[in-house]
Amino acid sequence: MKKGVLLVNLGSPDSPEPKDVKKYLGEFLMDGRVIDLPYTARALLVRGIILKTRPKASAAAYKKIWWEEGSPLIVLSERLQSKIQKQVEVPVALAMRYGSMTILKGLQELVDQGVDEVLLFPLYPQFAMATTETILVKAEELRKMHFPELKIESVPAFYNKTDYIEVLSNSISSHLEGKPYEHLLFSYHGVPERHIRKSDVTKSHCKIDGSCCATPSKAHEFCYRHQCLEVTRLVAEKLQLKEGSYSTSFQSRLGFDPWLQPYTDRTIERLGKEGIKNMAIVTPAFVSDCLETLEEIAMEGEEIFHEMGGEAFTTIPCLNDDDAFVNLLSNWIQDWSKN
Ligand SMILES: C=CC1=C(C)c2cc3[nH]c(cc4nc(cc5[nH]c(cc1n2)c(C)c5CCC(=O)O)C(CCC(=O)O)=C4C)c(C)c3C=C
Ligand SMILES: [Fe+2]
Ligand SMILES: [Fe+2]
Repeated sequence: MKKGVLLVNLGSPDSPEPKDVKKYLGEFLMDGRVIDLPYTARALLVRGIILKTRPKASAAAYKKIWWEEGSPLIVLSERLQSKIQKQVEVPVALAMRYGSMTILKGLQELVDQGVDEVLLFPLYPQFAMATTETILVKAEELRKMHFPELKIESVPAFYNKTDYIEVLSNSISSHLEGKPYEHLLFSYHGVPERHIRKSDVTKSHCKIDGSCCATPSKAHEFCYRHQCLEVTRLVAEKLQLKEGSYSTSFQSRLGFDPWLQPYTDRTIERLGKEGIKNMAIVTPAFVSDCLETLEEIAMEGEEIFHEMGGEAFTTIPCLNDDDAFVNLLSNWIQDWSKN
């Protein structure tokens, strides 16, 4: 059998113009694993409300971070793919769950090279219904419809792998070298609390009460909150961070449902109000820098901090195409391809 790899990230609009942003958000938010309402209610909310107002505001935000080569998330994912391809023998393709670089095109690219066994690699350290699960489901749908003979295996969430924690910790410490900080905030993309309960295979463990995620359970294989808290705990242990000098928060909430807390914007506000002058922020739910890190954190987050009296605000870049991260993913791919 000939093996190949499909890296999959979230995706971006084709351009930062409102019409492209609207098309992209329409596809993204109509995914029942992102907005998990019954179809009619989802369509009413997305098409009747969100898409009437949000594309203009989102387009303005995208314009602030857009690069000459395109969307940072796509460009950085392409750089990652091309560096990995130089290190491994099997073909490596790249796709996005939403937008023009579809999973169908990615699978086709591999099949055209004679691949009949694919390693599907969602570029997310933590499992979430709105990220990993929707990629797995989409790929399986496409396999059944277009490539029934293709074998697809997937890479599970890698949030607690020792070598990943080491690469992430080293990246954090190297970006903070010579930058004294009083507080390091680990900010993860949020999800509605309901998503955590839906992904709980035990149907009883996740109470989102602060302690369930620290109590061993088989629910944790699919518990986004547990996996985020574990990344913070493991990095803090590795870097020997002092209790109280770091914390976890969740960003990018949308709508009026309760999302995972504490919220990042309110946490930054609180830290500023409490007299913290130097803070750093790292965003380990994202492998590639994107709208949510470059605009919401590095621009808006910094502004909130300064308004509250804060002085130095250091945003640590995502792992992007860092050599250590490229080596890590290449090693995992090599191990799989040799088996
Ligand atoms: C109901 C909405 C959303 C859920 C649930 C959600 C989960 C989720 N998203 C990411 C990663 C990214 N999200 C990005 C942008 C983005 N996310 C939502 C909504 C939900 N995300 C929206 C509406 C947007 C678009 C921007 C905006 O209008 O604010 C991005 C950036 C994409 C880019 O082009 O740069 C990423 C990456 C994760 C990891 C996650 C759950 C864990
Ligand atoms: Fe998102
Ligand atoms: Fe949990």
